[in-house]
Amino acid sequence: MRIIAVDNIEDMGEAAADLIIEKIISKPDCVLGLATGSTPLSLYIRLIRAYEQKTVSYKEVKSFNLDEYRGLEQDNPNSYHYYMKENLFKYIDILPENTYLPSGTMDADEAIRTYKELLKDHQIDIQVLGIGTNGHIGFNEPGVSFESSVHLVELDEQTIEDNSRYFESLDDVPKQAITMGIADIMAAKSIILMAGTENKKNALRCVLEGPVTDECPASILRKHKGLTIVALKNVLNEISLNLL
Ligand SMILES: N[C@@H]1[C@@H](O)[C@H](O)[C@@H](COP(=O)(O)O)O[C@@H]1O
Repeated sequence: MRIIAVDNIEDMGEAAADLIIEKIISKPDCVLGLATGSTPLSLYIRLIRAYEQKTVSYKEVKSFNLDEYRGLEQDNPNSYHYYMKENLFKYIDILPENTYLPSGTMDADEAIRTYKELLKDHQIDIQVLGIGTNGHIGFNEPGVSFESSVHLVELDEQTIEDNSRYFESLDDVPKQAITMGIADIMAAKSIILMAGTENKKNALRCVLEGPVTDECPASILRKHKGLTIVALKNVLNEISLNLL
C-alpha cells in the first residue's frame, strides 16, 4: 500500500490526476474505473484541465462507473449518469459509447447481466474510489460478500442519510442501487482510494489497520497490491501519527 498525504482537497485531486494522466500517456486505450460523490470532484477538475491544456486525450479511454441508483432516469440530476456527464464527460473528448454505467432503469436482472458481461471483457487499469462513512466502496454495504460481482443493493440507512444532502428529503433518496461487487473492484490492476473529510476517519482506519472484515467492506483493499491511498494529512495524523 502506498499513502500520499496531502494538505487539501485540491492537492488530493492533483495527486490522483497525476497517476491517471501518467497511465493514459503510457496506455492511451486504458480502462478507468470511476466513482461519484463529492470526493472525486477535485480529481475531475484536474482531468478536465489536463485535456484543455492538451496534456492528454481521452479518445481511446474507456470508463466504467461503480454504481447507479435504481429508478433514476439518466437525466435526473441525482443520477450518477448525470453526475458523470456534468462533472467530467461533457468537458473532455471521451467517446460517449466508451463510457459505461449500470442502468438504473432497466429490469434489475438484465442491468446486472449486461454490466457483468461488459466487465468480463475489460480489465480496469485504475479504479478510483471514494469511501462511505460506514466503510462502503461503490455501494458495497457492510455485510457484502468479498466474492461479490455486480449486484442489486438495499442501501444502508447510514448511506441513505449521508447521501440525503443531495436530495430534497430523506424520502426522495432511492433505497436501492446496482453496484460493481467487491471482486470486480479487487480485479482492477491498481486502485486509488481518496478520502478527504474528517467523517471518513473511521472508515479509513479500517483500511489502514484492519481487521479485514465485511463489517467494513473497504478493509479488503489492504490486500490489494496496487492500492494507493490519497488522503488529507490531518485525517491521517488523527488515525496514526507514525504513518507519516
Ligand atoms: N456510491 C457512492 C460512493 O462511491 C462514494 O464513495 C460515497 C462517498 O461520497 P462522498 O465522496 O460524497 O463522501 O458516496 C456514494 O455512496
